[in-house]
Amino acid sequence: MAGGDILLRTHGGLPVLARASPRSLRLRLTASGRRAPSSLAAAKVDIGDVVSQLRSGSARGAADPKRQRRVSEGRLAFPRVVTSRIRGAEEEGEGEAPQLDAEKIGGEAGGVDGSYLSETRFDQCAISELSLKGVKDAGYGRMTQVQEATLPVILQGKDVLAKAKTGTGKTVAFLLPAIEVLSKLPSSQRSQLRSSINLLVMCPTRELANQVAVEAKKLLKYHRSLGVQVVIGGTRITQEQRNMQANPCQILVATPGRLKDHLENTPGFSTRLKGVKVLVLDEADRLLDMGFRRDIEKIMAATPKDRQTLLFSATVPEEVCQISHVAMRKDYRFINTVKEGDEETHSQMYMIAPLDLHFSILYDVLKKHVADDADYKVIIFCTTAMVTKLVAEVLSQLKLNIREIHSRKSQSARTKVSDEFRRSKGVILVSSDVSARGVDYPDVTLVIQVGIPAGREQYIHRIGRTGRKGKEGQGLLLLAPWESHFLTSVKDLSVSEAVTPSVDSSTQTEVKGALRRVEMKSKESAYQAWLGYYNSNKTIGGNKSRLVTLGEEFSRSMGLAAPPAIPKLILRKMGLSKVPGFRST
Ligand SMILES: Nc1ncnc2c1ncn2[C@@H]1O[C@H](COP(=O)(O)OP(=O)(O)OP(=O)(O)O)[C@@H](O)[C@H]1O
Repeated sequence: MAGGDILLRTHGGLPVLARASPRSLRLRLTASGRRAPSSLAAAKVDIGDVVSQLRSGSARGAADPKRQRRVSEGRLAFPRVVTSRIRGAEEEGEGEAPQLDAEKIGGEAGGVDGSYLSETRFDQCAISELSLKGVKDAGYGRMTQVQEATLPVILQGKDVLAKAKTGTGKTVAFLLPAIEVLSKLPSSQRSQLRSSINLLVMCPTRELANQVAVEAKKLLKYHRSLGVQVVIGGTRITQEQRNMQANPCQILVATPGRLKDHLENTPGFSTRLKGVKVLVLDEADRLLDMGFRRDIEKIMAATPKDRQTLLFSATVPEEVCQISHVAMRKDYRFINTVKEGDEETHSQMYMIAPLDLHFSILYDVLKKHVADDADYKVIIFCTTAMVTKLVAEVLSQLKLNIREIHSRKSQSARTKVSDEFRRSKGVILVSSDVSARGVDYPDVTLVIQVGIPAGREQYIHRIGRTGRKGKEGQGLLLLAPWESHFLTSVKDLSVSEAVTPSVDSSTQTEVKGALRRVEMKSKESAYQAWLGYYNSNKTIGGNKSRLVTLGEEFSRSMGLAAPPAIPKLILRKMGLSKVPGFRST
């Protein structure tokens, strides 16, 4: 641990040791008596809280007595945790990372500690009056750290690869300077390029694309000559073609598949792309991973080579750094506002329990959370669309206020649920990974991930749906014992083990009843999807006979005595047709 850290060891929830340096404060709360995946199981605590505790000499650390009572009574599964932030950006290879000044924390606007904001106000920057007015109307006064760090570099015309924590304003960080670039295009060029696309933003999901367009509209409020359009899958392409023809906009926000469709099938579209001045890949690592890579390469090839390229994400794995050479000019800048060694996520817990208890545990945790926080707003991430549907149906049967979102829902249903969840409190959204990245739902109180996430990056993005803008949030990862190997990939993050609640028999009976009421069709689909997911997991899918046993375990968890039969074709597609133990139809 670094010399400037404060260490609060807890015993029965009470901090017993504190060490601090006035210049740099990083706080860790370690919970004694709990097994953790790393040698130092660390959960960050509200820096403002602890500073005042130390000043008053009371070391209240683990928060208010009412809350402690709830934890000890088992009514609250996790300690209250807030991530503190390091102020200032760190540019790779350039100087020392700016340190957090303890005197300046607390009481600032925005989050609990406000430290996701920088000291710099937008009106201190070289941006146009029109943009400034838009920024002001959007309610933004000071820049977030990533905005402060990237704005001048983007305005210089550099390509940028930026990494910043989830929920810290990356969208404005790329939109604002890009809009500035567009608004400064010489008028001769602008009229010449009237129908061309000058700013192209690519997003991995439809929800995110819509959200980026909404943010763009806010910033464009006074830029009367600039407009934004969205093209996403799941909507009628002909309608999009008509809209683009009737009112071609300079800014296009798109998902890769649909954009490629337009490139191949919409007359004049490829010519419009020749006008791209700025290309943004939001959630760049997701866009550049194998699923989207081909589409992205094709789209990039259709845009001019001398464009400015901006890649933004909360996670930038090594492979992305390598691929980014292809997308960007040689002198691109890597701007990283996540301090080296600092956790990339908000604090969180994990729970290991047998699969057949997962529904009961989930129900138990939710009941307690709902009772504890009248303004609860929960997202439950599941492994696949069909498992998501099943979990939503079971929890709805248990009379919880459930919404469901995944790729098998129509786009209009997805948009409706997404908009409703954004506005609401007192609701639980059961979701597949369509909500994992970028989607900005304010005030999410708890994120639960059930089953092994697709990878470390996906885990980080999912947990980033809570604790946004420096606010408070909780995270729980619920795994079966045979999934616990996943923890090694997140051992450097602040994940500590939560005590598995002992679920009482009445809860179990309620859950069994709910499972009985769910249609067989939903269970069959969930079983197939579950099998496909774990079959393609490197560690679990490698051993097929074990997969048979685990599949039996999963079907028992749905209340079935035996696993459902699977259509021959599907078994063949999964490469499981010769594996003894699977029944086919
Ligand atoms: N300067 C600012 N001051 C206050 N709020 C801001 C500022 N900039 C952006 N926001 C708000 O912060 C929230 C999070 O922003 P955004 O969704 O862009 O985060 P992000 O870093 O892209 O998150 P993710 O990694 O999950 O995609 C949004 O509600 C946005 O409106």
